[in-house]
Parts: sequence; structure tokens; C-alpha cells
Amino acid sequence: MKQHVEINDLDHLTIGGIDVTYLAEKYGTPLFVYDVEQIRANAKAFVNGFKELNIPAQVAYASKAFSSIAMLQVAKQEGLSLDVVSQGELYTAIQADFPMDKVHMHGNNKSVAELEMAIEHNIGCIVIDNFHEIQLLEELLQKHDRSIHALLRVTPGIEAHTHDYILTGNEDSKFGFDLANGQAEEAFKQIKRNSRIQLKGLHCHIGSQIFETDGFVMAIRRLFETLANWHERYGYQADVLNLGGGFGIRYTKEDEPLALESYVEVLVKEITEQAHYYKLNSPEIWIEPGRAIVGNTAITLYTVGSKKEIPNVRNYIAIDGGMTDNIRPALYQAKYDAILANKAAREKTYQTAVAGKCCESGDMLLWDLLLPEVEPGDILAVFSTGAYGYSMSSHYNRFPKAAVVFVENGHDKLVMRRESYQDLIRNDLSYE
Ligand SMILES: Cc1ncc(COP(=O)(O)O)c(C=O)c1O
Ligand SMILES: N[C@@H](CCCC[NH3+])C(=O)O
Repeated sequence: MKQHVEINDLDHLTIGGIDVTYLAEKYGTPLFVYDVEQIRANAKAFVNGFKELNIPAQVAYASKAFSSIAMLQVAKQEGLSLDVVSQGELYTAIQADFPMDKVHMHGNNKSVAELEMAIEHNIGCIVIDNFHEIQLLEELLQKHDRSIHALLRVTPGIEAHTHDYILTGNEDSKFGFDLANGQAEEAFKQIKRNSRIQLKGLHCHIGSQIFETDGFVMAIRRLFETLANWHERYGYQADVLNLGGGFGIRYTKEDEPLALESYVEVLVKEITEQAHYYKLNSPEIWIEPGRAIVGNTAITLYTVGSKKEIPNVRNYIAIDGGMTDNIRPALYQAKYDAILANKAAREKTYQTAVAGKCCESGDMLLWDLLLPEVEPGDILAVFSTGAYGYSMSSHYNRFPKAAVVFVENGHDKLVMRRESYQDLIRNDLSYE
């Protein structure tokens, strides 16, 4: 994947051609900085991958990875569709003037309000997840005298664990209808009985941060066994197969992601072959990458503060953010890489852990990092924080949320303001 950061002759890190120490000074820290050119390049890798193979497809950006009006505007400009899982994500899409016919709604417990909002705005597709939802959707479509396109989310019994796959019998997942135990077929029959729900096809999502293609191939084969069966018994042909997201990115040197185009090639090849084998129509291919669109496009800038050196144990440096802007190390033991942005080419001699400033021992960003000699005021840049960083951020310890800046063509633009303390207490009511 293309590198979007460099080191300039001041020995400073740059992103999208802009000195990050300038950005830290201008906007303060913690600061998320996205390289928009890289977002576009990632989006194009998927979109053009399908175009070059002449395959009808939709690349839906999974907005859970990072949703903001500016981000959705870029997604729209790149011709992406959009995966939303809540009213909040749908509301953001509406505010970004995202074409509603390209919005797909997920969720394992969609509320009446969510479904009504989706129906009212005529979104492109609902991904039906459970029996309760079928009933709710039927009632709401009847009430509003409307119809809607839908996919059926199935669990194919394949789970990706980043580097390998396990086949599970009855998959223990809160999402979707199980193929093996017949619930998917029961749901299919219920939906087919309702003329207001047009079932466009099947959806599955096998995991996240996946570096191989075998799991996708296995899932496609499972889906086609099902489709062949439903074709034979019910005369059903799917217009769409949605393989979800999960395409892995590089966080550290140990990660070896595939080129994004190669996932596309494998999906296209396997789906085409399976359709041919079972003499079924080739469905449109939809995917939902989140991390692979934005993950490697952003860095987070922090200012270094205190230091603690425990002889023969560990050194700690602390930064002005932490689990409030990046919960992933605490939640998943996720690994990151980082450098001192103002001493980017300096020799690295200081072994240290990087701690956040929350009142929580687990609030750590990195456990083991080699840096140049560190002083308070240095700017730490953590790489690959574009996905599930800001979007999973919290107000723990009442820290205001960080600011987000987009850089492109040598210009920087604030796209999410840093929260103020006033913002923090905006929902508090007095009890005096
Ligand atoms: C249904 C679905 N689609 C898409 C995604 C996006 O995944 P990723 O960011 O790994 O591409 C997820 C999250 O794992 C998901 O649950
Ligand atoms: N939030 C997770 C991925 C889950 C995606 C949603 N199914 C992460 O940071 O890796």
C-alpha cells in the first residue's frame, strides 16, 4: 500500500506533504489527521478493481470505521455506497447529502425508529438480520404502504481469526440467520411470502482484519450451495451477493496485507466460477470495507507529557490522549507503530511504553516502542489510526473528543472541531 507519510529536511514527519508539527501547533493535540488522497486511492483500488474486470458491483464504505460529514462527502465523490448500522450513521449520511439509494442498513436490533427512518428516506437496501426484524419490517411497510429492497444476512459457519479460519457448526453469533440449522431458509420463506420486501440476495461477513482470501472463498462456496438449493426448490435467483468487509491493513511491520485489488480478483473469480458451476446467474458483487478504506489513511498526533522510569522493569511516557481516542489496544490488544514526529529521523535509543492519561492501568497505546530520547512537548505520531479510533472514542474521565483534520493537495482543513468543555456538559441538567 502507498505510504502517505514522509520525513522532511527539518527531520519532521509530513502527511500529505504537510509538516505534522505545524498541524499539532495549529489545531492542538490529540489530533487525527487524514490524508484524503490515500482515502481516495483505497476507494479507487476497490472500485476500479471491479470496473477493470467489468463486473457490476457496489463498494459500500462501512461508516462505523469513521463517520463524519466530510468523510461521507469523500465517499460520495468516490462513487462508494454506504453501510450504516444506526440512526446516527444514517442521519450523518442524510446530512452529508449521500445518495439514499446507495445506503444499506445493518443492525442486529433495528428499532422501529431506525426502520421508519430508512423507509421514509427510501434507502437502497435493508440487510435483514433476525425474525423479529422481518415481522417489524412487514408491519412498518404495510403501515406506510411502501416496499423495500433487502438482503438476508446469513452466518455461513466460517469465522476468520485474522490469519486463519475456523469452521463452526452452528455459528455462535449474535448476527444473522444460521445456514446450517435451517433458520436462514425459514427466514427466506417468510420474506418471500411478503410482496413488499424484495429479496435481492444474501449477505455474510466473516470477520475483520483478514489477510488471506481463503475464508472469503469458503464463504462464497457455502452461499452458492444454499443458492443452488433454493433455486432448485423455490426457483430463486439472487441478484446480489454481499461479502461484507474485513480486508486487512498494516498496523505494524509484522502485518502483511494483500493488495486491495487482489481481494476483488478472488471474489470475482470464485463467484463467477460458482455461478457457472451451478448454472445460476452471476449476481452483482457488493462489499463493505471499512478499515481498508480509512485505516491506513490517518495518524494521531499527541503531545508527550510525563515520564516514569522503573529500573529493570519498564519506562513509561504519557501522552495527552489514550483510550478515549483509541480504545483498540485496551479492547483487542491491538498493536500500533509510532514515532516522534519532531525527531523523525533521529537515532532510536529509548525503549518505552506509551500510556494514556485516563485513570485506568489498561489505558496504554503501546507496550514496547523504540524512540529517540524523549522530552516533554515532543509530538508522538501513531500510525494507521483511521479506522475505529475516533468512531469508538469516548468521554471517559470527561475528556473532550479530539479534532479531525483532512489534508489534500498541500492544504489542511478542520473537519471535526475539538470538543469544548461546554460541549461536554451540554446534556447535563441541574439537580439543585
Ligand atoms: C457487517 C459488516 N460489514 C462491514 C464491516 C466492516 O469491516 P472492516 O472494517 O473490517 O472492513 C463490519 C465490521 O466488521 C461488519 O460487521
Ligand atoms: N471495531 C473493531 C472491528 C469491528 C468491526 C465491526 N464489525 C476494530 O476496531 O477492529
